[in-house]
Amino acid sequence: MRLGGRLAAAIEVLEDMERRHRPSADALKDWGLSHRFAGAGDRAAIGNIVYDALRRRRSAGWLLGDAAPRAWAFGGLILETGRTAAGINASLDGDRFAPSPLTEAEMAAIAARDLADAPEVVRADVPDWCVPLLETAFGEDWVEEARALAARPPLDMRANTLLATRDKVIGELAGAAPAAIAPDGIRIPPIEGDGRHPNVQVEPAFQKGWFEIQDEGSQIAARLTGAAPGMQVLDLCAGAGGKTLALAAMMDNRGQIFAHDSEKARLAPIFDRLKRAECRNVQVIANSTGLADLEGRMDLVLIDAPCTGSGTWRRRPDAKWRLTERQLDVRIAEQRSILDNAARYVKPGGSIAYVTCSVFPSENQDQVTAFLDRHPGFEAADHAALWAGMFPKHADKTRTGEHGVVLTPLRSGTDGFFFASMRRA
Ligand SMILES: C[S@@+](CC[C@H](N)C(=O)[O-])C[C@H]1O[C@@H](n2cnc3c(N)ncnc32)[C@H](O)[C@@H]1O
Repeated sequence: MRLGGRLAAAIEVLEDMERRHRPSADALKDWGLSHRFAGAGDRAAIGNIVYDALRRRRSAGWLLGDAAPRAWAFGGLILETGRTAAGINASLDGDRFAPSPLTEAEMAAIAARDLADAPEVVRADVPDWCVPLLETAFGEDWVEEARALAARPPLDMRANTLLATRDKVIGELAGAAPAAIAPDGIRIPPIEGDGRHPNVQVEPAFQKGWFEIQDEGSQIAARLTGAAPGMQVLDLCAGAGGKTLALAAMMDNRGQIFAHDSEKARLAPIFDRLKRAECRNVQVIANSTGLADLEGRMDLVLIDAPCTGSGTWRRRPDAKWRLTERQLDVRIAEQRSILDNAARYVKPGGSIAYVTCSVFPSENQDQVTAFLDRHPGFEAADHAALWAGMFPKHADKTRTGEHGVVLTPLRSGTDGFFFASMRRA
């Protein structure tokens, strides 16, 4: 397929998402199933156009003076691939599968507009209702922080130290290098132009369990828990087990991790993952009745909480536009209830590690403050000391406050994450 066909396909996918209010992954998958002639390269290129359009939806629409999928796709191409409007039209010329080219009015709008003059919310590429939340989180840096959340993400992996070293894994993966902060982190930088990331899951090293795909922010959050060999750990929201596996490696397979999730189906992938990574100190507890024996016994309870995922907008840009204030409220209520539930499993001297992949204070610091008010037997860790002790060379890479550590694409080059530790006296 040439650019025109790919662009037309991307617009079709974006229109389908809008019409049927569905996630990009579903719309892209359906497009692939009904267009089997398209090869892997075409699908990746179409995916790139769709994801760039969603990340930069607002600025792309502003550039063309139109808020419709076609404008997002053309605008995204201009903003993210360095193509010019004239260059795109030249590529579409004579391509019968291409969408109609940019009109004279659109060309004039693009030529006359400089994104630097756009309103802040346009440059930030976020919905209006998120602005006060981002302002509270980041103060005067909120636009820059939001812009970094609208950039293309890297591909991050974690070397599984139960089976390999980071250097050994890097030796197997073209384009990979050590991540900046996480000691076992490996990074392939964000794609450029029309490129695509390699499918690392087909690598023999992946099949042998030498590494997992995991954002560096998630790896850092796991590190900050301080999980160590011999501990009794409850991973209360274990899901597919990304953090469970990281904890098992930190514990060198010694001690015990109990992995639970209220949705049994979400735990399904964990069994194969544990096997491949040779994690031998994990018990999966699918039913909450199985947790009763753990009350008052845990050194560490990890809450990798259900959240809005606002820190992962680089990877899931459709979520940015689908998220509602009502969903945020639902998540906040769930987080509060999970925190209260977690307290019962912590032994004296043990702690709760509370993690979200959101940057909204109402899901993060505010939850910690409210939890500490409700549970006077717990006290917040000294997060500045925790960060400085664990990552002394990276003092400037986080927004660490009294009630937690905040990681962001702008500061730490990771997805947005929040981490807080609360110790039972
Ligand atoms: C952020 S995801 C977990 C991701 C996982 N820890 C990982 O690293 O791959 C949050 C999980 O919390 C689970 N969850 C939601 N409410 C819960 C509750 N009340 N108790 C336990 N788990 C819950 C969800 O089913 C979801 O799998």
